[in-house]
Amino acid sequence: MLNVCEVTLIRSGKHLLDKVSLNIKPGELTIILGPNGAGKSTLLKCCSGALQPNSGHIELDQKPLADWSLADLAKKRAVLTQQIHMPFALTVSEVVSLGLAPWKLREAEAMKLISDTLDDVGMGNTQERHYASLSGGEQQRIQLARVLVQLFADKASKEGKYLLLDEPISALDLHQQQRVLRLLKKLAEQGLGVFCILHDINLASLYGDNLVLLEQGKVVFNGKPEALEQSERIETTYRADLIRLPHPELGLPQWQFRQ
Ligand SMILES: Nc1ncnc2c1ncn2[C@@H]1O[C@H](COP(=O)(O)OP(=O)(O)OP(=O)(O)O)[C@@H](O)[C@H]1O
Repeated sequence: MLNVCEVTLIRSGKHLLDKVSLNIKPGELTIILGPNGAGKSTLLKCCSGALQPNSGHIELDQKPLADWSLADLAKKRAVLTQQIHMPFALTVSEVVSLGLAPWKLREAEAMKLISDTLDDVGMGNTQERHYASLSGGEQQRIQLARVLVQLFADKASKEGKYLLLDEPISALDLHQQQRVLRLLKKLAEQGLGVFCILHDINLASLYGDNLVLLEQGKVVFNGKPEALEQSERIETTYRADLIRLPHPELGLPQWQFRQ
């Protein structure tokens, strides 16, 4: 389990995270929501080890994050941040293979894994394309493939590994959003712990096992989507004028804009 306990992070005198506690459990897709500037990316950076909290602690499988070596951490969890600069002219295959750096795979094995993972994200047969020539949504799926191979390279098991994703579907069309969210759900069912930041509350409600809502650095909701059925929490936190309706097939809460 990835255990975040009372984490506070202060920058320039401002509490970006204020006593945040949550658990990312293997086998669950946990979706982090919240308005712009709520602290979602900051929380992901703390969970990945990129930022050190001022107080509180984060443990990965009951061991403080700071005690993990970088090499072991890279085999245990993969992180997809929002902005990724690729300064070199790389092919798709070369970009995805960056995810294999922590592992020693034979070339044929690596090529098969890259090819299968590109299929998973709907980018099959693009290995030789120049990454820079791809559209924004295509590049986003290649970056997702890069972090997936980082975890898939361990053939033993996906169980007990963690994916930390910052808005992985922000540039994707409807078909690709559904494909990626179904994939993440399937991976969670196979034992992965997934921490995924999203802006779309309707998709979060449909696919998330757990939702964590941040507002000004604080957790204001942590629970199953069903628990939002009778709650005004989404409306008040986002300060948006919304209509709440149940999903016609699943009954899960969904929101629509009032004009
Ligand atoms: N080093 C820093 N010093 C001061 N403020 C910072 C610093 N880094 C981030 N912030 C502020 O912290 C807040 C949280 O930023 P963060 O990127 O975590 O938000 P977010 O919830 O991911 O937002 P978005 O939905 O817009 O991506 C923002 O108001 C940001 O401007």
